[in-house]
Amino acid sequence: MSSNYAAELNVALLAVQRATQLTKSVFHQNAKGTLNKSDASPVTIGDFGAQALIISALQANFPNDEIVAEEEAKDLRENGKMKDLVWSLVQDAKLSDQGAEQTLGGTINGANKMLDIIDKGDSKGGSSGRIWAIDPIDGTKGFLRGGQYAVCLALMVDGDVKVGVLGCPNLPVSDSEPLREGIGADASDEEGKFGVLFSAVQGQGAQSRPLSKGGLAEAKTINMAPISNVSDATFCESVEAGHSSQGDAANIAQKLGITKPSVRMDSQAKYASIARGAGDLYLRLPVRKDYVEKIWDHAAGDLIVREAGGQVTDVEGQRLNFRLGRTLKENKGVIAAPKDVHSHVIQAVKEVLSAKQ
Ligand SMILES: Nc1ncnc2c1ncn2[C@@H]1O[C@H](COP(=O)(O)O)[C@@H](OP(=O)(O)O)[C@H]1O
Ligand SMILES: [Mg+2]
Ligand SMILES: [Mg+2]
Ligand SMILES: [Mg+2]
Repeated sequence: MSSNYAAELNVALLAVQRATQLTKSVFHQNAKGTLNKSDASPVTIGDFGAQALIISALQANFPNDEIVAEEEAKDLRENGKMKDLVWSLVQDAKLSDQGAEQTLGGTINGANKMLDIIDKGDSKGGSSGRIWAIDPIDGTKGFLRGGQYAVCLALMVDGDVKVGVLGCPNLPVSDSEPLREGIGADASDEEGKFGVLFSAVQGQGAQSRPLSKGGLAEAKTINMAPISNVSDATFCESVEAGHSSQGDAANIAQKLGITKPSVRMDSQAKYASIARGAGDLYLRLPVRKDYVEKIWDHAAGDLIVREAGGQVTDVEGQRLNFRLGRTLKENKGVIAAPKDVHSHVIQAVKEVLSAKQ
């Protein structure tokens, strides 16, 4: 297999594009089939459908690769009505470009086969071989609110992220649009102005292209914005106060001399936004000591930001370690910033967090 990952990138882009179109169609339905998982977080028919579509595309192209995906089919096996809803979504989700559909490997052979496909995302992960990480909808709470969300896919080889793709249906197509809150699904109906696919391959830079309903649109290179003084930075953080400490972020910003208010958005759209220069910093500060971050919440964004000229670490300044299984058990929080100011930001993070103890 070639080492420039061209085939992997092409399949990943098309698979994410198709799955993102599926999630958009769910958003426009009244019933999103929301269930609460055992950790009290939501999952919808859009999450299940997107996961089924992405895994089936990966299996058609790379049958020997392992897959770590967020969702499992258990709830659908126990709920025939939801299973049927997801199955009809999956059957309807087709890109209008025949070549693209051919690349993605044809239709799934029935609803029960679809459940088995969803459950193929149960790899334990680890430090060897080819492993894909899938978050079929990252920011499910944002998705339900009509805010930002992202369909996320990354390929790790021997624990290193090689390919990352993010489908962000509610971000503006223009890389120079200023970062602001409250751009969401209402805006995304303005034809052609919203919906972006972001991607990166290790050593090859990062790109953005408009999300399409058919084949892939033309891509542009993206870069983080040059920043001479960190006090001029715009930083982004979670909408959900339970996911990231907004109080700690405000104290860190103050220490850095930042006066602009934070931009709150759900999902890995934060990584994508800073990678394209629409914002500068992404701060994710642990709320609970016992929470462990999941690899599918970070793998694609980590590569896209680093390939756009950024650095991504935890709050201690350690790189995110994707080799340890399904979680980032050796990391706490995430700090992403342009390379030349990252250590300065980490210094402020350490001062604020150590003052709390
Ligand atoms: N206590 C917690 N701390 C940090 N992240 C959490 C969390 N509880 C859930 N999450 C994760 O936060 C993700 C959303 O991130 P953000 O706040 O940046 O939008 C969720 O992804 P899903 O929506 O895919 O479940 C979930 O995995
Ligand atoms: Mg979830
Ligand atoms: Mg997620
Ligand atoms: Mg998710």
